[in-house]
Amino acid sequence: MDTADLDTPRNCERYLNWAHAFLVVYSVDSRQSFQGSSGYLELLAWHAKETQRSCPALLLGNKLDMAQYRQVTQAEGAALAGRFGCLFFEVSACLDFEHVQHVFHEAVREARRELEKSPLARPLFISEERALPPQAPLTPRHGLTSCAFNTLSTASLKEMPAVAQAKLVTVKASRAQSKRKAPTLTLLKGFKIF
Ligand SMILES: Nc1nc2c(ncn2[C@@H]2O[C@H](COP(=O)(O)OP(=O)(O)OP(=O)(O)O)[C@@H](O)[C@H]2O)c(=O)[nH]1
Repeated sequence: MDTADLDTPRNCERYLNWAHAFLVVYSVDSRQSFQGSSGYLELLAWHAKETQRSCPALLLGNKLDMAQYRQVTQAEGAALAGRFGCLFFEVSACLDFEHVQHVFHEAVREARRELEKSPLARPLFISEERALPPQAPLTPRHGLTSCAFNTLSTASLKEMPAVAQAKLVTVKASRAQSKRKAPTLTLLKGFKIF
């Protein structure tokens, strides 16, 4: 999240409930920003405990190109990250795009790992039509599952596959429609349905 905040978290509720991962960034040349980042990590830990929903956080020391003006050592950054169990990187947003890109990929991987731990939170895709077996009602955690069930009740729902396995599938909206040879809807398997 880009909170556009000063060094303390304020009005973060919507980000906390919406995001799947957090990048907490300080500047290696600013101790004040480092202290602020610790406040954000504490807030994330508190929120995870309150909601029983843990989201990965990554701690980033930015402005590595300003290392000659360093106020925060790499060891301090690593120690803070270790306290909160998050990954830690030092980067330079202005000089090293590839490293920043790597960090974002790590954030996505972490978020996916976290989602895989809680199957009900996984995005769903729709496969061929099939009667749904009787099952206990799902408790949607972010509205996604309820949306899919309400709008396409006869379709069979599966967990989203890994991106590498993504392929095209055909979706028919209902049995009646398929008998009438109504136009079918083609979706990219793995597409997240909101
Ligand atoms: N030297 C250097 N400067 C950077 C780097 N990344 C950002 N800056 C500078 O730091 C300042 C703040 O950058 P922002 O991206 O606006 O940081 P922010 O924390 O999102 O700031 P707000 O938008 O006010 O919340 C800008 O002047 C950037 O040019 C970096 O890697 N190296």
